[in-house]
Amino acid sequence: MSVLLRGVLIYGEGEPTDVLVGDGTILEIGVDLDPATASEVIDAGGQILLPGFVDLHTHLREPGREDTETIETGSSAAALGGYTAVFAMANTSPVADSVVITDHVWRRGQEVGLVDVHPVGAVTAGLEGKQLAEMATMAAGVGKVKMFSDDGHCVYDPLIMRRALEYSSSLGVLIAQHAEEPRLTVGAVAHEGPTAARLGLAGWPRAAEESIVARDALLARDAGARVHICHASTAGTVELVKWARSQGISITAEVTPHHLLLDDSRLETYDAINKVNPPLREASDVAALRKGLAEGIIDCVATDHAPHAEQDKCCEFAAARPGMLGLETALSIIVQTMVQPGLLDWRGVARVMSERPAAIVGLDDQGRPIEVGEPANLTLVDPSAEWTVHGPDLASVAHNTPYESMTLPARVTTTLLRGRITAHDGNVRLRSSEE
Ligand SMILES: NC(=O)N[C@@H](CC(=O)O)C(=O)O
Ligand SMILES: [Zn+2]
Repeated sequence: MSVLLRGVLIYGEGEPTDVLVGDGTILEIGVDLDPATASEVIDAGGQILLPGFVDLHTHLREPGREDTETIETGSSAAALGGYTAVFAMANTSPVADSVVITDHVWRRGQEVGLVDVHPVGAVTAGLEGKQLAEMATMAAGVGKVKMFSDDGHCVYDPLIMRRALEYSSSLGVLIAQHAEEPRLTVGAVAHEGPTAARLGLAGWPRAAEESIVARDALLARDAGARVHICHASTAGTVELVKWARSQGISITAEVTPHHLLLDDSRLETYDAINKVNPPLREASDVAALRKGLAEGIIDCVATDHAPHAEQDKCCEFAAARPGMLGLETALSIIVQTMVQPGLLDWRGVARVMSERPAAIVGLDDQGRPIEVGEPANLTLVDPSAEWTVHGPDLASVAHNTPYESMTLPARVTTTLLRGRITAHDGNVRLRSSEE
């Protein structure tokens, strides 16, 4: 099986070129390559070829909440969104705090075959924050866990966090922190500020995030370890990451598409579709996050794709679960918030969606340069497309998108995983349907 991509703009630069992929790799790059050599030809005139996207923060809900997402439906959403690797968070039921679960997630992802589903292992048993999970066993399993996180919860005990960081450096794995000081967010449902005060919603202060970011930077420094900050949401977090780096501390950070586009003015309607952790902040935070991402202080984009059942989102704001879908809309939101305002070019998109996340977690077959001999993990984007989001049209089981009925720019048209087309023109191609 070989595929010829015709007339693409590699990284959106230069002249239209043909790219031939086969045997999992990029075989040839040149003008007017012979279509007879390929088993499938894709006419992609004017489309932009990027390395396949890597998502460090996805919730796939299997095992336990298959009524909201499965590894298969989440993999479909990922492939349609241009992703070739995703990291599935550990807050499943049962929790992914043992090698039985992490190996299952990896194996099931490979069986589906649309995207590499890397299991994230829990830092603490049951996400309870009390006792370290068996990190070494999970790291040595078939699923080779590369990242550990209690995401959904903060590893708030500084002694446990310190030990986790110490173990992580000897195991060569990454700890990703959901930075939220729980004593400051008791009962909180929205960003603490004038909007929440006016609407009578209990506030989640910026300091709840920032105090943990600062603390963990210092713990990482002392442990000689790396720490990764999940879903940065405040201007202060950007400043703290910048400061920590200036001190030589190994700290990296991600930002979600929703924190780059939406602010707490969305809460006026009390629609719980906008409820998320950390909460949508103020316009000044949105501006600082965009700038931080453009300057490389924030390393990468991660979706925090968080499917929830309708009954958990269509209820009173305080009772609703936090989280929103993100995999299929991420690229379009990045184009709208970063490319169109001139904050990133397409090389920059490759950096924040693919190269940096792959490097942060140490994936050596993803985020690679688009060159002959490299693995063919690739994404084609139509920059002139426009599309209107409809929750039920998305591949996820749940439909909780905050972008319902919005018209977004640019669209992923084709995704290739090791040279095999996994998504094309809005349809996924399951491996099982080819055999
Ligand atoms: N982001 C969210 O609001 N929710 C996530 C958990 C998380 O990422 O913190 C979820 O699992 O639903
Ligand atoms: Zn989180």
